[in-house]
Amino acid sequence: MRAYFKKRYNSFRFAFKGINAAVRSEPHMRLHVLSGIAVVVLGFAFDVTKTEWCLLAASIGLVVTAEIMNTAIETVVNLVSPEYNPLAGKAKDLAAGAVLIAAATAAVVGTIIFLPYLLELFGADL
Ligand SMILES: Nc1ncnc2c1ncn2[C@@H]1O[C@H](COP(=O)(O)OP(=O)(O)OP(=O)(O)O)[C@@H](O)[C@H]1O
Repeated sequence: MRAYFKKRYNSFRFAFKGINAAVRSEPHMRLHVLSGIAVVVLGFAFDVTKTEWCLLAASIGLVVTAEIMNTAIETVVNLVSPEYNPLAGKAKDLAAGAVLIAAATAAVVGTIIFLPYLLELFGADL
């Protein structure tokens, strides 16, 4: 039983180590985290609904997850193919494409949710 909990504890520890490594080594990851914090601040400022919170949380999670997966793929590619190889380039480009799609999706969700609040704040007629 003790060994079971130690294993689970270590799994969490390694996962947090991975998140920490991504934040420390990847400027894009720091940008995503800062954007996520800005979104949470805006969410509180505009007192968004529960459904909107769910969509915003899912969007932030999607982008951060995609960036961490991208970093993992880049790291493995650098390990197995430090020399130029079209397949290595393709793998990195695919991973980067996934991040771009996740970020674009999050931007669309953010715009749909916050634009009406912003227009109302500035007194625009909807
Ligand atoms: N070993 C390689 N062989 C072929 N092309 C590569 C290789 N490494 C990188 N590339 C090409 O160069 C691009 C940039 O690679 P790099 O390793 O700088 O990734 P990056 O996405 O710019 O990293 P970061 O997100 O850390 O800025 C890749 O998307 C790929 O097209």
